Amino acid sequence: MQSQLARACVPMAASYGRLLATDSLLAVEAADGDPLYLSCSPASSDALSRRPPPLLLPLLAAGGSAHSLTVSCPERVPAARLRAALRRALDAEEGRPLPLLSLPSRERGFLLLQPRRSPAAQERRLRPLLAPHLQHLRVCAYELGSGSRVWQCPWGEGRARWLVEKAVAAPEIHPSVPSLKGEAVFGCWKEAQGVLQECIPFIPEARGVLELWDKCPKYPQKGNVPVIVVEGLDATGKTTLTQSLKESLRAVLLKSPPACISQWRKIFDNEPTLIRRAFYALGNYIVASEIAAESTKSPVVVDRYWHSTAAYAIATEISGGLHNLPVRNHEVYQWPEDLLKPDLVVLLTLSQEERVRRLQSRGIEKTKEEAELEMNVPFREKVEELYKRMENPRCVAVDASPPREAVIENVLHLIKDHCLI
Ligand SMILES: Nc1ncnc2c1ncn2[C@@H]1O[C@H](COP(=O)(O)OP(=O)(O)OP(=O)(O)O)[C@@H](O)[C@H]1O
Ligand SMILES: Nc1ccn([C@@H]2O[C@H](COP(=O)(O)O)[C@@H](O)[C@H]2O)c(=O)n1
Repeated sequence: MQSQLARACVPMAASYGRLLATDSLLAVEAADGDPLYLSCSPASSDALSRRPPPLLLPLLAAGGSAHSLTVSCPERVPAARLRAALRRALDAEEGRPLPLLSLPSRERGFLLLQPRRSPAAQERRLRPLLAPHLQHLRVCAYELGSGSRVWQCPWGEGRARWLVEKAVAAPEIHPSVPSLKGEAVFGCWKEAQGVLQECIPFIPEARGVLELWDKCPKYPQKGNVPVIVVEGLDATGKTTLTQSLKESLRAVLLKSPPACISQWRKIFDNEPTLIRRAFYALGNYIVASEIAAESTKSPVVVDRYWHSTAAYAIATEISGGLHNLPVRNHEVYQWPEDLLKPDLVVLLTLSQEERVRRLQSRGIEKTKEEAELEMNVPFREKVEELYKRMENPRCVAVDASPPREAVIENVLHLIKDHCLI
């Protein structure tokens, strides 16, 4: 008889065709590379494992323990916050909590590997930690059976167990791609507003952002003067360029996120992706209303806007290298239809060596994301590539390595060409 989980797999046929036969698939972010895929299927106790699971088998064979925890809370904001709280609690434990996505349920959580504690000792340690949340968690222990088979044993399900193996094949698309839209990249203001409304009971500052947003016109149009956005990684020269453009064009200089919500930025930066990205997304819509108001009077220059919000969100959510990114022309690269469009988006590009030189000479303390950009090469490559994949409007790349005056001159030429001035 076909199991319930196998039936639930059917809608995923398009993306996970070859894996339909398995009952669940765990995508584990084991390192900075591609996810590791483990399949869990019902099997009789004499079943042979043909594909022993990497990571789990060596750990269990050496006397360590492994547990997976996935959050099954139906409400997305409490679910995201519970995952973040678990991550903090598990980070404080010995061992490594590896981010985990379970398919087809799409529940997220962690695989906790503990090399120095036996399964029983680890369970004694985890029980009190997890007890308050058990109604929203699915916790599984991994046990080593005879013949080097690894079994997934869900807590609270008696003797039920699932044979864990290395998956036959990786899904054709990265497992996080289907949830980007609506969880990390928002296609309209209503989506971002919806997330922040759900945050009010937990994050009082969300109300402040929403009250400011309530006062903004909802579909503002730009005036007849040029609106120029400047994008680029940290220290590529955005501040330098936008200040000069302000003077040369006698423009108003705006910034996303806008000053009126910047006081809450730190709070939202410490929240999980769903909430953090909704904050920046709604910030763009607030900036749009500022652009509309200012562009009736003078040109407007904007330091970061939607391209930054989308590029960083996608790069953070999609692990591994460039090949894991959504394909070109994917819907996550499309400018939201209800967001005021600029006339020109300039992307400042710079070699990594020169960017580091500029970061060092500036001497400001690095943010967590700046440090990530420096250390994590695939992350940086993804952000750079994502800027280039954004569409409608696309970014126009400008080499930021020449001296300041030359960069400004080049951008002024571009503005003349694009904005008919
Ligand atoms: N064309 C240039 N040549 C040499 N140095 C430059 C040039 N443009 C900017 N710089 C210097 O590089 C450093 C970073 O520039 P800037 O602060 O403008 O970058 P940024 O993109 O706004 O950074 P962030 O996003 O982190 O705020 C500064 O010290 C600035 O003076
Ligand atoms: N429109 C924006 C602007 C910023 N972000 C996020 O903030 C980080 C960089 O901000 P800076 O003040 O250092 O320029 C950037 O890495 C994004 O995570 C955003 O999402 N959208």
